[in-house]
Amino acid sequence: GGYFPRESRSPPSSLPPPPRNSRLNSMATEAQAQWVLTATGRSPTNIAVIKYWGKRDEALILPVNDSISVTLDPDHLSATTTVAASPAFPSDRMWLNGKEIALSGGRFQSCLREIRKRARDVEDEKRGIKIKKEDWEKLHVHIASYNNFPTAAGLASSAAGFACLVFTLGKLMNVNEDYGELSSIARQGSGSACRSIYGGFVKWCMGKVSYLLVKAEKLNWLKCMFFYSKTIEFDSILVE
Ligand SMILES: Nc1ncnc2c1ncn2[C@@H]1O[C@H](COP(=O)(O)OP(=O)(O)OP(=O)(O)O)[C@@H](O)[C@H]1O
Ligand SMILES: C[C@@](O)(CCOP(=O)(O)OP(=O)(O)O)CC(=O)O
Repeated sequence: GGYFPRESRSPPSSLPPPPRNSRLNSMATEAQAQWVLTATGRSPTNIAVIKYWGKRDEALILPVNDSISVTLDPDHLSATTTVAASPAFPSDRMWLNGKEIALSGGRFQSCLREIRKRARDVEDEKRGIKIKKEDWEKLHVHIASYNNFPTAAGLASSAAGFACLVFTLGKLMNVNEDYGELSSIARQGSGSACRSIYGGFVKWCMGKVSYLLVKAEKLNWLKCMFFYSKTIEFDSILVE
């Protein structure tokens, strides 16, 4: 469906020169050190109709209440992120809307760490690229992301941005986790990001995993209102 994050792998447009003393000797010969592997993804933002207010765990970003959001059309509000890995990159770096930003914050570091942990072997026979699972710990990434709407202006760019970052890094590193797991990682970037991994109407449960309740295109607004009231009833029955 059009609401889900999209991805593609593409060849690099230009190759940076290899470093003189690559620390990745075990992994790459001089010829191999020329390569850049990239993946691109796009994720929509989401707006809460029942909001998430407050955290019971600040580091893991676990909320004090359930929330429900509607996923917006990615043509109107989305983040598009390209991630690239190369033995030529000496450190992880990121550019947001064309301007370099620091990746040193705990939220970015959590997402990078959790995705790297789950990385798997990647092989591109045609280009002679072979990355072993354990190589991903040493291999650095460059990330470039653009939002097609104002950043940090109350429209949940962090939701689209972290969902897109986690999803796209996962594609690059051949991560084979389900959406629930990716959502839990995106949540550590920004709480509301866990809902942007899905499409349609999404309920983020207080627990660790959020999940898709129902896809928007299957509903009309009248039915949606009915659906919300049923959801709330159902939850309060569960709470009792
Ligand atoms: N495309 C992106 N990729 C990665 N991170 C992003 C992206 N866009 C925004 N961010 C991160 O989210 C931060 C902005 O989040 P912030 O919560 O301040 O604003 P918002 O999410 O746009 O608005 P609000 O939370 O009020 O709805 C940025 O400083 C950056 O760290
Ligand atoms: C108020 C909200 O609209 C957004 C605030 O959540 P964020 O996800 O931006 O906050 P952090 O988890 O601290 O990154 C509530 C919602 O449910 O979207």
